[in-house]
Amino acid sequence: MQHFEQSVYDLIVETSTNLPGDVRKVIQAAREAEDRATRAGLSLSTIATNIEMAETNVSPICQDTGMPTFVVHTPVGANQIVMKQQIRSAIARATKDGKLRTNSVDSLTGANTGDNLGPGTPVIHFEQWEKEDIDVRLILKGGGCENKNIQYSLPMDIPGLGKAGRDLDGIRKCIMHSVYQAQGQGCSAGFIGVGIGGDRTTGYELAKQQLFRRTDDENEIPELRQLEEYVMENANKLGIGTMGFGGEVTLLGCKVGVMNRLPASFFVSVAYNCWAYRRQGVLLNAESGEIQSWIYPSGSDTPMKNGAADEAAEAVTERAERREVVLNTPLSEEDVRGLKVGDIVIINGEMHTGRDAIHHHLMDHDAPIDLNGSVLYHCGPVMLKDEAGWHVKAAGPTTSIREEPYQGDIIKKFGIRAVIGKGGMGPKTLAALQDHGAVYLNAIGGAAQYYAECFKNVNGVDFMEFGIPEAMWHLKTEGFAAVVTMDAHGNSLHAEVDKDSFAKLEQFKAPVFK
Ligand SMILES: O=C(O)C[C@H](O)C(=O)O
Ligand code: SF4
Repeated sequence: MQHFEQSVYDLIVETSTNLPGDVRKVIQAAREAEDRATRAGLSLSTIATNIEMAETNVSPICQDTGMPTFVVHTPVGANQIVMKQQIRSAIARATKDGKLRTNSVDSLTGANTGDNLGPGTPVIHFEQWEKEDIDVRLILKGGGCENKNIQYSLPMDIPGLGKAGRDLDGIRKCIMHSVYQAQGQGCSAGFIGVGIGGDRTTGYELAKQQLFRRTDDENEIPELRQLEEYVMENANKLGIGTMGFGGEVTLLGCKVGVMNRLPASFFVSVAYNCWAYRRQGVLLNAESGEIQSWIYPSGSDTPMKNGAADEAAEAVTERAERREVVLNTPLSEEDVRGLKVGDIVIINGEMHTGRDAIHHHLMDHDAPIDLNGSVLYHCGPVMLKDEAGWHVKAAGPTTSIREEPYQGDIIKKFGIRAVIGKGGMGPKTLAALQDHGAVYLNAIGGAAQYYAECFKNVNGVDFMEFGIPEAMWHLKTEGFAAVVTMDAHGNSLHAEVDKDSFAKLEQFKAPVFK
């Protein structure tokens, strides 16, 4: 087992940086289905570019490298204690090398362990099997999409869909609703794993296990295959689209599994995975620990770009279809009041990151720097330090809605003029944008390599005591593009898409499976 640790390290790097071929194919198909000139189409192009960049840079596809979850099958007699130790060291090494973000945080104190090791992290499930090899699979599922997981307890009344009973049709309603409730916040277009039955814990486990299936496999249970096909056909009619911008493609995959339940319980558990669907696996020689084969198709065999002609065509449509406004920080009130939903804004100058810990802190403390006219980026980057200083390795947006309780007050208190994030914010923030004169810009969730390139220098950092993802990084920025989705005139694209998709959801009320 001399090579076991190295093999696990290679698996981690591959999973974090190279989206598998079966996932890429589905994203390619979504690009074909979506009109390229729309916001959703352009977002899918950015996503495709980002996937390629991550592979080339051998850097994380998304800055949130998620909860590392391993499922390991071993022959009888293999030493699982040693394997666990070696998986843990491989995780720590991949973190040190910037392939994983420091993502393990003490739930009570907020302290980041710095190496992705801690109570409950990483997650490792062992199973014995009768085969001779070791099968190690890994999924890196980020926090934003994890927050959109949902569990239903049947029978119940489902908003928009009415009564859902303990039958296939009730399950259908749960699944349709689960896609609706995620909106763009889990970085749609997404994949769902569904677990029918079990208890609350095993139901979610079953749902997550479905995400280890290949995107192109077929369910062996005929009713479930039918259900999967129904969902794939109809969830896309909700019109939520990539990033919740509205569009043809909302769901990229649906896999349903079933297990027994207790007579009193009937859970339908849904694990929502963003487009950055990072899972891979290796088959190892049980003697040496060397990799014999990879389990899912390699991303490198499925390039995302269609070539130069395609890019040129895209550039032309982009220019024709959208209003582009270049702004230099600090922004004035006039700058932002002139913007409206749909505009593309290109930011140059300094911007500052700030997410959960900072919003909480700023409510009753001063800011370490003058934030008047500033651009605040909801982002927890992957950073690496060398002799020359800090470098941004991956830096896409995080889900903004978590800051809803604070954002409006913070905008007013510090004179912030633009907030960048993803998934949109609620009525309180919208009112503050209007009162104060500020905008909300939606960046493409998960496009962490694409945005990292816009940061030309790390000018400084505050609140390092909150850990790397939660610190406030001051970044020299060039050409950061994002869409205005909430403006200073009371308009919110997110509220609109939510309303429209709810109306569409209501059309799925009538029974389908008898
Ligand atoms: O933690 C992050 O950087 C992003 C998170 O996965 C999210 O989707 O909000
Ligand atoms: S930012 Fe988006 S793509 Fe990245 S882990 Fe979160 S949900 Fe997934």
